[in-house]
Amino acid sequence: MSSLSVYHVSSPEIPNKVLTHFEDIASTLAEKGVRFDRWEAAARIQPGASQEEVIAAYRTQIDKLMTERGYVTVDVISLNSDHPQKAELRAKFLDEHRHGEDEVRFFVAGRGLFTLHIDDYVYAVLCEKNDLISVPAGTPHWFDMGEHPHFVAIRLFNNPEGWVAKFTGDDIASRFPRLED
Ligand SMILES: CSCCC(=O)/C(O)=C/O
Ligand SMILES: [Fe+2]
Ligand code: NI
Repeated sequence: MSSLSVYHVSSPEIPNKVLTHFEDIASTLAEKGVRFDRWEAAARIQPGASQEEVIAAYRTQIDKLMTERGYVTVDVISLNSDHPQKAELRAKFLDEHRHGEDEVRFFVAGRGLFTLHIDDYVYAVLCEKNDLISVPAGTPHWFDMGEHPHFVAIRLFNNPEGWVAKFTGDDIASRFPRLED
């Protein structure tokens, strides 16, 4: 079940609130400029499926997002716990970073934990299959796929280079909960 846990930066052990209803999650995040939507991910895709397979299965939804929002690049992260580089891939996203563009991710299988640092609050968004999240450009955040990754996410970018991140150097991510698996 998707969820949103909201913490004060000073209390990583105890969330101020935990929301599990889609409308509550979406409206709380919308107040901070974060889009949280639910799109049906009807094609059965297994974590580990190839980028080509995933893009072909979700061509309609990808085209809709690209046309509506002007995204120019798409790629896929598709991982299961057999992946030989899973520890390196997990580590890549675990530290707080920003992007110069919105972070748009459509989960078509499995789950992952996005954590956003907005002013004095931390928003941990557990995204699952069918969730579409768009984090505004410049928002400090990190992502945990867990020790045993199991997810497929379609990523859309509005620059031709794809994934470009600037790490903040803040160790805040190490104090907040990781994805339990
Ligand atoms: C869920 S997609 C992989 C993570 C990623 O692209 C990113 O930028 C995390 O912050
Ligand atoms: Fe990111
Ligand atoms: Ni699964």
